[in-house]
Order: sequence, then C-alpha cells, then structure tokens
Amino acid sequence: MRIIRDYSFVTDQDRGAAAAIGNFDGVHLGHQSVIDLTRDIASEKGVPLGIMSFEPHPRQFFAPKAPAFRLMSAEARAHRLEKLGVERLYELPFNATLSALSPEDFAAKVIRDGLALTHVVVGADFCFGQGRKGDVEDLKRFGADMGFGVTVAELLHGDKGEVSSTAIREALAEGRPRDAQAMLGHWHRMDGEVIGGDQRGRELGYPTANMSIDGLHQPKMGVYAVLIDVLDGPHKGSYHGAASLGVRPMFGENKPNLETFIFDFKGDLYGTPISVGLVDYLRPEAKFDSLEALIAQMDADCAKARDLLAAL
Ligand SMILES: Cc1cc2nc3c(=O)[nH]c(=O)nc-3n(C[C@H](O)[C@H](O)[C@H](O)COP(=O)(O)O)c2cc1C
Ligand SMILES: Nc1ncnc2c1ncn2[C@@H]1O[C@H](COP(=O)(O)OP(=O)(O)O)[C@@H](O)[C@H]1O
Repeated sequence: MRIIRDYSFVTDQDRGAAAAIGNFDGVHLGHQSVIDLTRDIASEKGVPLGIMSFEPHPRQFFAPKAPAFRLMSAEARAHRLEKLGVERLYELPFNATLSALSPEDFAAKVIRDGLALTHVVVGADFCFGQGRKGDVEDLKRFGADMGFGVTVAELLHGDKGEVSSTAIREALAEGRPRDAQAMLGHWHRMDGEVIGGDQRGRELGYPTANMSIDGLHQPKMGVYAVLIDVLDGPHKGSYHGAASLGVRPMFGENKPNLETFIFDFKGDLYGTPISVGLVDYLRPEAKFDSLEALIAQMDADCAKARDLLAAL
C-alpha cells in the first residue's frame, strides 16, 4: 500500500484509482462493507483500490481543544486498511485550504485534477466541501459532468442499530467492549510503544507494559481482560493478559495510561510497538488499604481474565 499525503503533484501510478472517501475511524463493519464494494469496482475496472481520508480528522481541525475522540491513530488505521488490501491511501492534510474548497472545487481540484479518480464510493450520509454543503446528489452530478463514477453505499445496520464510530465510542465509554467488537468486526485495539513507568510493577509481581493513550478516545477506566499483539522484535506474537486503563489511584492521581500485564511472559518490551485489544471490562480501578490487598485483587483479575480469554 502506498500512502499519498497530498493531492497535487501526484505521479501517474497513484492516479486513476477507485477510492472510498471518509474518515474510517475504527475501520468498522460499515467501513469494511464500503471498502468491499470499492474493491469490486476497482477490480472490475482494473484500477488500484484506494481510500481517501483526512489527517487530522476534520473534527480535530475545527475543535482542536475538544477531548480526544479518535478510535485509532492514523498509523493504526493505515495498518488496518493495508490488511484489507487497500493499495493507495490518500491521507490528505485537512487544513484551511482544503476545508475552504466548495463542493464543486473539491470535486474538480481533488477528485478530478489532483487524484484523477476513476470512481468514488461514499456512504449515503456523506457530506463534503465547505460547511459540508455538498451531499451525495451533488457528488453524482459532479461525477457525471467531470467524468468520474459515483457509487453510494447503503448505511449498514447491526442488531442494535446503526454501525457508527459514534456508537462504538459510546459502547467503549460505557465499558461494553463486546458491543464495540460486534460493530467493529474486530476487538477495539489501542496501539502504541511500550514506555517506562515507575518500575513498581515488577516489585508487585506484576510487571506491566505501559502505553500512553494521548490523542485516543478513552474507554471506561478500569481493569480489562485483553489480547496483546507484540508487533515487532524478538517477542513478536500474540498473548493474553489483564490491563488497567486509568490513573492508578493506589499511587496518587496520575495521567491516564494503559498498563498491561502479559500472562506467561518474560522479556524486555521497552520501545516495542504493541497492540492491546479490549475484550471484557472486569471492574473499576480502586484504592486498596495495602499493597497486599491490591496484589490479591490483581491475582483475582488475572484468574478471571484467563478464563474469559480461554473461552474465546
Ligand atoms: C490487572 C491489573 C489491575 C490493576 N488494578 C489497579 C487498581 O485497582 N488500582 C490501582 O491503583 N492500580 C491498579 N493497577 C495498576 C498498577 O498499580 C500498576 O500497573 C503498577 O503500579 C505498576 O506501575 P508501573 O508500571 O508504573 O511500575 C492494576 C494493574 C493491573 C495489571
Ligand atoms: N509479563 C510481563 N508483562 C508485561 N511486561 C513485562 C512482563 N515481563 C516483563 N515485562 C517488561 O517489564 C516492563 C515493566 O516492568 P515494570 O516494573 O512494571 O516497569 P515500568 O514501571 O517501567 O512499566 C515492561 O515494559 C516489559 O518490558
């Protein structure tokens, strides 16, 4: 997969794709069905399969101080899109210039002149151009005039309503990772590099691989049964574990992070990229009267997490 970060000066090999347009935060089942549809069109036309996305997310551009809401970083999204067979990722910088393009200019300058897309696929609720003034009918009209195909994908509904990034954020904020999974088609994963902590974990008998969650949507704070993928290095592989997402009230008010104890594992993970999938919410974080009480609770958490994960 090639990542193209601008729509001007695009080389011929990166022009002419059939591309789905959107933010694809989470790459949930709705996104996946749009991508499947785009894949069929791309192979029928013999052109690369593309995604047009924006960085930062337009909401981040318009409200930079709002709490973090993204389900995944741009890097994690790219990784997942690549796994789905996407060949060109147009990760366009969302800035004052792009956001000020009228719907017609967006179609002409970005879709036609810049990327020369053969075909675009969007969801039925797609809006584009300055002030989100353009809708799918406008896009179809521009496509007919400017010479690109347009397909509008139906919005996907799950058992419990529409599959959306918003519904997934809500499920996670309420401690329902399995409901999020049902909409995502995969476990909600938080990716990052293992960073150093207070080196207390090993003394408790529970060394934890710590990760910053800055910039990411915050699921309900507490203890989870988790699946871990070590993405690189000598320990690369998949593991089970228990993680604490939060501020560690036992040890003062700290910045929220994710601390993961990996079962049956020994080794150095500092600096290693890992991916932690939330499977079950076990309990809120607590402040105990003694370290012994915390350790006893961690023993119980791990026993429970082992059972839940073994049953997957
Ligand atoms: C399964 C599990 C449960 C935890 N539960 C709590 C808790 O209830 N309260 C708390 O303050 N910290 C909790 N923690 C966080 C530990 O306090 C923290 O990981 C430990 O102090 C190590 O910190 P360090 O990595 O900075 O050395 C938990 C950690 C794990 C892995
Ligand atoms: N079973 C394990 N689970 C998680 N990390 C482990 C494990 N065994 C060893 N480690 C390593 O130990 C480090 C955590 O030790 P810890 O004492 O909690 O230090 P820190 O406070 O720096 O996180 C991890 O970052 C990782 O490199």
